[in-house]
Amino acid sequence: MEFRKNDILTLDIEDCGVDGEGIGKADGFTVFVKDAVIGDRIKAKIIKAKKNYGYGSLMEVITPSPYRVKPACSIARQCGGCQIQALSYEEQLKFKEKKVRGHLERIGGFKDLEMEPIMGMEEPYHYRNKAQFPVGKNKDGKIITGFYAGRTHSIIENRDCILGVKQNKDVLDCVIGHMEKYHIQPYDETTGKGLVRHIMIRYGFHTDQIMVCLILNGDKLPAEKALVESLCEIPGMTSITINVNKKRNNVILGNQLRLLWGQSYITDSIGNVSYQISPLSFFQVNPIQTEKLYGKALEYAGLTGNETVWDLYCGIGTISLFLAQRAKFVRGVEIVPQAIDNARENAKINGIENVEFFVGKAEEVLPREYDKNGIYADVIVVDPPRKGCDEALLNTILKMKPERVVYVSCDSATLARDLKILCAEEYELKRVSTTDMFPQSTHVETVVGLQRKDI
Ligand SMILES: C[S@@+](CC[C@H](N)C(=O)[O-])C[C@H]1O[C@@H](n2cnc3c(N)ncnc32)[C@H](O)[C@@H]1O
Repeated sequence: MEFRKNDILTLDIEDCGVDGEGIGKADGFTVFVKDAVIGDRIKAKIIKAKKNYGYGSLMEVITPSPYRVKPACSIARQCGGCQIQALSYEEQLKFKEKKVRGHLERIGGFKDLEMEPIMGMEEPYHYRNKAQFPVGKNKDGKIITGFYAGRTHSIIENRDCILGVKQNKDVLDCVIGHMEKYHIQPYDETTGKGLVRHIMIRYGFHTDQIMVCLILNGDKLPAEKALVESLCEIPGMTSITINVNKKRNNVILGNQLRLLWGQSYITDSIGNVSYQISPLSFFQVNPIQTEKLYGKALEYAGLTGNETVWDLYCGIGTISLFLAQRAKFVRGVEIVPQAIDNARENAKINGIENVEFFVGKAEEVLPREYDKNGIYADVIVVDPPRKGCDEALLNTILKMKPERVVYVSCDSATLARDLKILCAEEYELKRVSTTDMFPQSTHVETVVGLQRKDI
């Protein structure tokens, strides 16, 4: 039977898609429904129809699934930040394991995989140490901040997200209050006019230090001194900066930074290593789970103290410094120069001397150092962004033939694609573990350990 837009169907939700949407079938026609939970019987309206499948919007939950829970956040359905808050946490973890397994099997071609049990959180809220809040206006012209609704740029007002720290609200109240007082306009992406684009906040879980970075479509904020004074009343305020981004694009941060008050970084720690983190640097957002994740990376690296290691996509040297405590020498590569400044400083403040950091693209630095300078590796660790590793990098790894490769991934689809190349002949997939770094969302972090085959 053929279905059309606006048709209303009753569906039993039998599966869950990679973005957390419920999947049901009617006469062989597959329907993906956002906010429907596996086990629900629902009524859905078709919003887009193709020949054999379509997308529906959830109209009514006729019979709720035993896995359905009341979301802890009252705006969970509108807000794009969380996708699966209506699913019990236990089922969220099962969904994530299944997602990784599915990608490794379908894309990577790995069958009958043994995966270690997923590492979840005891308290899966208030875990984020960083948030970036867009600023805009509602239809009454009031300045608002919060999060974008799923797949749109319309802001759902929320200053008190349950995934973030409670200090976020104090900072947002302060900045929005300042904008109202001095009639400062939020940036409007349709006209390119207005000043304040985003408010970025970082919090050190172990140090209670707070960083505020205002992203502006301009160089200066009116009455900067007054804002600094009121922000400094928030306990823990450590760093206040302005980031300039005048480009009409969706990228949040520009390259230009100006310190308004305090230090240009905050400090936090993971395990026994302290890290300085600047506004432009990547730092894992869930510090509790990061310790578990890095523990796995270290375990899979199998270090005895004699190994030479490359840590590619090293950010501020977080994994490099973890590894350096058990390796002979570690070299890190990262594209963001400020992150490498942090990495070098981090090595210094931790008294770690057996490390060296390179600024550049991993796919360019690694072949250059190997071909020209003959620097080899016993172990290579990669932790790329979602798009995964560049093919040139994978080919260099195959040429260098390290004993072990540890791949830390935030996107199991690109992980599976890259593993297919690495494991075509030379490497064997030995260990796989998953960590829930982002409870209530569909994201999951994976660490795999590869061992070179004797061929
Ligand atoms: C997922 S983060 C991992 C950072 C670090 N390993 C950590 O755990 O904090 C990926 C990092 O890769 C960097 N990056 C992106 N493309 C890169 C490239 N082609 N070469 C080197 N680094 C890159 C990003 O700036 C970011 O710091």
